[in-house]
Amino acid sequence: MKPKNLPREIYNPFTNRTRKGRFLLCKRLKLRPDNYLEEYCADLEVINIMAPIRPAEEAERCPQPSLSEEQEASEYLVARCKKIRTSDYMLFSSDALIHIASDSKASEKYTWLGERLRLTFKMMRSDSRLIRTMCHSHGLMQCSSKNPQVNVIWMGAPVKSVKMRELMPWQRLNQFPRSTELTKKDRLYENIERSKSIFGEAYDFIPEFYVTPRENQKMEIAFDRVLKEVTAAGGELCFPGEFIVKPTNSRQGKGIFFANSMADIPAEGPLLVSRYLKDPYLVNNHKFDLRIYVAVTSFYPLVAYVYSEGLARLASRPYDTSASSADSNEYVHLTNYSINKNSTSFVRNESMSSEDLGHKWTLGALLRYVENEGKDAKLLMLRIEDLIVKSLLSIQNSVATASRTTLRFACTNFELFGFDVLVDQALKPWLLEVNLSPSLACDAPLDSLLKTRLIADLLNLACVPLLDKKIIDSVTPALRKSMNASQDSETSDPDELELDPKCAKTLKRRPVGLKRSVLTKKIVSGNTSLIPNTEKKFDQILRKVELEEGRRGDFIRVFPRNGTWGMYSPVMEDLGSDDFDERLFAEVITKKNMKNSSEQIATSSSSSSSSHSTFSSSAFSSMRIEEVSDLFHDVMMECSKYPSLADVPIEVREIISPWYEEASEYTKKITQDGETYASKLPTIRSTARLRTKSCAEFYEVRKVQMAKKKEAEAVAAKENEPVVLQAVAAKRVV
Ligand SMILES: Nc1ncnc2c1ncn2[C@@H]1O[C@H](COP(=O)(O)OP(=O)(O)OP(=O)(O)O)[C@@H](O)[C@H]1O
Repeated sequence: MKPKNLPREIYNPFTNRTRKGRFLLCKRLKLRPDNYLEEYCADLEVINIMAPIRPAEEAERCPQPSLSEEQEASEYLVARCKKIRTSDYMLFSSDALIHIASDSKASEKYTWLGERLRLTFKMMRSDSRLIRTMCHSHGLMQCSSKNPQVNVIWMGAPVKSVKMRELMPWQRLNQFPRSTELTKKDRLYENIERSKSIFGEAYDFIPEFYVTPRENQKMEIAFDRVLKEVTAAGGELCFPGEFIVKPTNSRQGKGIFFANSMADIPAEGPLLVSRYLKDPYLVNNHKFDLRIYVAVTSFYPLVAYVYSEGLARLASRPYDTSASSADSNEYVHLTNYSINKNSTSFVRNESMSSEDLGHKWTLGALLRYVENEGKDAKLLMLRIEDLIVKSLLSIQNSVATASRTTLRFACTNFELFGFDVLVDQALKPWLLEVNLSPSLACDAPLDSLLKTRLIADLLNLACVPLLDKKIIDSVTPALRKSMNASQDSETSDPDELELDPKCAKTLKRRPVGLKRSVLTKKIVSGNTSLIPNTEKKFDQILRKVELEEGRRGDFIRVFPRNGTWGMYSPVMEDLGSDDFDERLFAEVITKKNMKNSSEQIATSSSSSSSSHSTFSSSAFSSMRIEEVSDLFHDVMMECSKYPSLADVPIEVREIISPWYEEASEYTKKITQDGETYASKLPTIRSTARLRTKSCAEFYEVRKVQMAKKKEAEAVAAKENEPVVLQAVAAKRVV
């Protein structure tokens, strides 16, 4: 029998160090955080954003618990109060998934904090097992989709802007308003085309395209032109077609076909008809496309990250543009996993020891293959980063405008995009499409490994505040009032802000250790507006960007970074006098550079050969920045002219060299020799599957419905069997 009062190991979730805590200590810990939360509330500006980030002098004022038998707990809390800024936000780790299936003791170090603070999540129009498993593994409770008071909202489809208006500062939603401008095929192409018409060839990374039926006339002319061009060159029209046709809002390769003339185009639309890129770069004679994961934590100013791990999806049959391959067209010319998995030649990558087995490879494996062929894979990745940044810039204005009216608070939104990129023979990347909620299915061991890390890093970037539900409940009514008031704002007097009776009651029975005066002063009197103004929002974004730097995991920040303002500002739209992008660059990059160089000077002041900074080279100063920018975009677009870094003019090479170095991250292996990895997602222990009552009921109903549906399908299949066989037999006879 298990002896009573058996010591239990408690882990500090932020250091991963085992804490030799006991039940007693655990209890203490449960009380102590209220001290911490008191501090939290003392910084009630927090309510305007997220968690507090304390200036140094304020940290000094943190309560210093006296040294006692719970010294460890105290030290831990003091450390948190003083300097561990990241600890004000939930830390997600893919390691948490290792224990969630069985060992409750081992998983506690990941779940206790989420459970203690009663953090919650909900999923709408998405049933991603990975998201659910990740959240449960960190002690988050799942709520029904109707519950408005959750910490993390995961949406699988576009969210209405009214819903976004209700977001609270501590909530996190995986979507920005109007991001469909990027994820709807026709809108994406039109936005990039618009940017191209303004800024020229810098935006030349999508194939020629037309949207039916509104551009039928233009398309007809294009079909004629292509035919003339091909016959004039003495060739034949490409097989399977000079154009590829896709429904504008379909996925997984559904409804795709090829066309050579207007007669091939059906009247009903809308369809995106784009030029078929018939010279793809081949891997072992197979066509492939790349799935690149991109996280955006702010659109204005733009803050974008590219994940260093991605996927390469190979077609299951060798590439062939002769008509003889007609019967297996889709397995030759389309690279979607959802299509090729049905091919008899498709080979699954079931092994963890190899990243380049079968028809799904890691991005790193693909790049290493390219390098082995003597090509510059890292420069290819810089070009991919460039097309990602430009795609995001092409919709920046739309998203920024929508955000101004839709989002009350800064930092509540983040988004993960799946960029599909095709690489041609000249190693030029072409953007095919951008996925709104890229598949998080874990069909192969590689998927599980890559995607669990991806989601953990993504949620870390989102910075989910560690705010106790008691606090949230206390402040929500006042905040809601303030939000409503702000609609007819300027005229209203914030001092008239009354505390909701429910809120007042909560404050009377205030959470342990929570000073009422603090709340009263800051919220009840309402002496400052609870809705941040634009300037305040900018400050909050700035602080979050700094914070993200320590939480980005395997994400590489591609915008802003050293040199981006100079290179991209000439191809960016003017979004008004705020100049957020420029200001963010100045704060995050220029200041850091100045600090670094002054440190360098200080350390190497005695040395005569001073190291030259990126910005002080003679080559750079001999050209105007606009000229360097033009040259940079030329380098990014003209792949045959600049096939490797050595071919890039020195002025541009100086700027992109640090990016190039960072691009080594993409070519790394994601597995380690001798390590074993889980081949699929764990089944969450039922005790760890925390759900609210209504959510549990919903899942019960769904379970019954699914069982019934399966049963009905089985019955129908049985009944139809003879009919199908008959039909097959009849077909054979014919
Ligand atoms: N212009 C093109 N030239 C060459 N091949 C193309 C082109 N457009 C698409 N393809 C091929 O067709 C496949 C499907 O295209 P696309 O990704 O746009 O469709 P989808 O149905 O949205 O796929 P998913 O949503 O699964 O990524 C691509 O993976 C690529 O192999």
